[in-house]
Amino acid sequence: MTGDVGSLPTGTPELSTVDIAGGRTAGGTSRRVLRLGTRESALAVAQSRWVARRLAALGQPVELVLSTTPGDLSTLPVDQLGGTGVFVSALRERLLAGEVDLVVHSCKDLPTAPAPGLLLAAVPEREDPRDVLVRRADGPPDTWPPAGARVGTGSPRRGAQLLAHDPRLRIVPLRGNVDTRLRRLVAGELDAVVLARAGLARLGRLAEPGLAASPLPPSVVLPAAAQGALAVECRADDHSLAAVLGRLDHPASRAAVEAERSLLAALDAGCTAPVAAHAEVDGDALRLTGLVAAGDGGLVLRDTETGPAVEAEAIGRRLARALLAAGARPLITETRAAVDPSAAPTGKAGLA
Ligand SMILES: NCc1[nH]cc(CCC(=O)O)c1CC(=O)O
Repeated sequence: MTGDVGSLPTGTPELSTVDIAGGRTAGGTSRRVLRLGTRESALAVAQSRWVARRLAALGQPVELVLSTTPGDLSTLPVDQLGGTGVFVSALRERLLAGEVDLVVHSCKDLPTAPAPGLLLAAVPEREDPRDVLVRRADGPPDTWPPAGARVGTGSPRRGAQLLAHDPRLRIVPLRGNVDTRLRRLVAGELDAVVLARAGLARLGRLAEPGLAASPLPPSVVLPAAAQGALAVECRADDHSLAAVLGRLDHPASRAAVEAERSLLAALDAGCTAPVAAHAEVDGDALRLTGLVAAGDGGLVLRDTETGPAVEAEAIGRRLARALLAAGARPLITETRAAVDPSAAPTGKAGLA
């Protein structure tokens, strides 16, 4: 069998397997072929293949097992889909049931609550965590969008920070996969969309003809906690696999992600709250910046804590205390109530 996951037939059954590099079982290695469970979205498959290739390079054969999750079947706003983790829970169930051996998540989509029976076996080296502002290449790409520009994003974090930086922008609610979002830009319905740079990079769409992507500096739009990082999970009792997967772990990326997620957990903020976190690790030192905003960008609380990277989680908790002391709590809860999923995409600070 050849192993091009990109050439999958459409309408695949709920579970199907595809060999990828190293997936040879006869006459090859005696190791078991690992089954890597993945959602069917282009981004999920690209991320999973990236991990699979790295394992194959270590001599560990892997096959991808495609799984449909509820989050992929719906275009409802994400906060109506059953809360944080809708994208990960179906895969985790397959993992716990032994149907697959490992799963790869976008780390920023992982709920902060611990997953009983599962182990975060690796956080591979993180991609650039910044957001990018994507526009059609026929416009002026390196200038800030003009007053009234329609900027598509379904993320309160992005919407609030963009409005805080420039209240003249019109934030238009936008959901769907990367392809859907870019199509609405190309169709002229929007003047710009905000996406994670890492997602575009993994899809090979950063330098797409007709589109221009400019990174948003963290001073303008601070990224989501764990953005740009992957999380490789296995069952907690699968010790031999944990040891193999551990070879993909990148300690500095893991420390950064731990600090950012610890902040999120201590703030008790779900994925729809306008909360951002960005850690930088320099040798043994970690510097964590966190931000909580009002949905309309009218108020932004931002603070930074530093400390030894080995104390990543404590740094996150300390920063949460500082932000809560500065008044973060009402911003987190009020915005949760104020996000109106039925709001028509007609601008007027759609996320406020
Ligand atoms: N919320 C969806 C999501 N989850 C992970 C990524 C890709 C980037 C990443 O792994 O951080 C994206 C798309 C986006 O935010 O543009």
